[in-house]
Amino acid sequence: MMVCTSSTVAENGRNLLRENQCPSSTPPTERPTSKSKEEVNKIVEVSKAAQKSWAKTPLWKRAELLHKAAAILKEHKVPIAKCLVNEIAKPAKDAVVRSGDLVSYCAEEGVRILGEGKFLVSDSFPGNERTKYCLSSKIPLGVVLAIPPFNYPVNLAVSKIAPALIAGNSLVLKPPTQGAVAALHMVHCFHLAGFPKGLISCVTGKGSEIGDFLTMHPGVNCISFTGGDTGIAISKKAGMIPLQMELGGKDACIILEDADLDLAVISILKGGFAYSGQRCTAVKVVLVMESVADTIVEKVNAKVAKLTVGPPEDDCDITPVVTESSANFIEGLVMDAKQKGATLCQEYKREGNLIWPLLLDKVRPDMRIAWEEPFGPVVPVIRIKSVEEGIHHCNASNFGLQGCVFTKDINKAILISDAMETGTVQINSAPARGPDHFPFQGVKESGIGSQGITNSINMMTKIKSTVINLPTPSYTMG
Ligand SMILES: NC(=O)C1=CN([C@@H]2O[C@H](COP(=O)(O)OP(=O)(O)OC[C@H]3O[C@@H](n4cnc5c(N)ncnc54)[C@H](OP(=O)(O)O)[C@@H]3O)[C@@H](O)[C@H]2O)C=CC1
Ligand SMILES: O=C(O)[C@H](O)COP(=O)(O)O
Repeated sequence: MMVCTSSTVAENGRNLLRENQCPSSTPPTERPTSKSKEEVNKIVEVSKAAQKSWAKTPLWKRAELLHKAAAILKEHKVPIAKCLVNEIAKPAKDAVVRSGDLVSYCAEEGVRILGEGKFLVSDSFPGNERTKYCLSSKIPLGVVLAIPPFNYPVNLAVSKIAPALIAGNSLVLKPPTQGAVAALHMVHCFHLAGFPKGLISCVTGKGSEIGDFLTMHPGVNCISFTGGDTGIAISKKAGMIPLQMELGGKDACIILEDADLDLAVISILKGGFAYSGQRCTAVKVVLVMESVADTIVEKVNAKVAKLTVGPPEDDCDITPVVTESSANFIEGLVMDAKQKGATLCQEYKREGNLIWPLLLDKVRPDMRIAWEEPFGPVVPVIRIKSVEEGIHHCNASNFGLQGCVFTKDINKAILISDAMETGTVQINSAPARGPDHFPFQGVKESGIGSQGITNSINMMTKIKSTVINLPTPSYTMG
């Protein structure tokens, strides 16, 4: 485990800039060592103390520091992107600039949201005269624990860090093991901006080793987590603190007969294969009306053939998936579908963790890939006879993150959107989280709470009221 407070991470950050070396990763163990526990305890203690003075820092000043951090982050986009290439095989074209913009937007939104409170008077409730004035405002929660996943170790970290800080909280980041170097570099940018010592800490180490100790730590006042099923287990163990959980998805793409088929094809390609399908919002099942299915499959195949496959350094479209076990899992889904009669539109090809893009046609509900999330460059197509069949498949999933529908009939689109049990439905576009100020949420096993900049700021605060009691009723006369 490596623990970074303001000063130690700055040192590591400098090393990263100078030598571009990875900190050595921890060998996997089942339980945290007593030294790890001690280090976490110390970090939480320091974080608690730092939060007390940060909460007294003027809001404009918090915003100013965030703007500064955003600018520094953008200045460091090249070395951070290099870390992403090396650690998680993310093509360099997927930039860090988005994260800088997120931090700046958060600073501005925070000033607006937190600069206002509420004033209530008692005589609006039956039986009361105007003898009570209630002043309520949003105050920080304390120490926020942020746990992002490997696929967006920077953007899904800043989407938690920036709202926590603007709201007056301190932050402990547990980055994904793969992606930790990029995350450390990003945290270093915050420290360069001049945030006070101890306010932002980074605890690296395997989730399986230190995760429970961190998430059940009595000093943690809020958890914002993005990842897989682990989030369900954390929700059960965490206790009575606010939780923001963004978990897996099986985003369905419903294509009607009257759809703009070329638009649908481009969206399947981008939605299904960008970053080799390793996005929570990837198109994970296509539900297409039988009458247009041949055209869709043919057009997608033509585009899949043009995708470049290889190392991220060459900016290829399809790059190796994150781990061997992930590649094995994807292969298991493909083989199950093949054995049960699905049509493999391309030859199945794999070299190590590199899996060639694959469209699986004529997938049926008895195949695992109809329901499970591959998190790889493999897209199943289910041919449907009615829109109701498509909606039924979408709603029968344990997940409910996003979905999309392609049709030129806006009335039908709205009815389908209303019927789909997902946090968001995109009409005539692939699922997507961004722009990052849009509300982003999952239902069922896809999560609890809602993200997006505004919602995250609100979630990382609590309401405090002060009631002024007057001896006699007083009505404001102007
Ligand atoms: N809904 C959404 O917004 C998104 C959802 N996802 C989902 O995330 C999954 C892929 O990401 P992946 O990183 O593999 O997900 P994981 O759930 O495996 O890991 C997510 C994070 O949790 C940490 N972790 C692991 N075990 C524990 C534990 N016991 N306690 C606390 N933290 C722990 C991991 O650390 P370590 O790396 O050390 O194991 C990592 O930082 C997919 O299911 C995907 O759909 C991804 C992006 C967005
Ligand atoms: O979690 C994810 O997979 C990403 O946040 C997706 O973001 P995007 O849909 O805006 O690319």
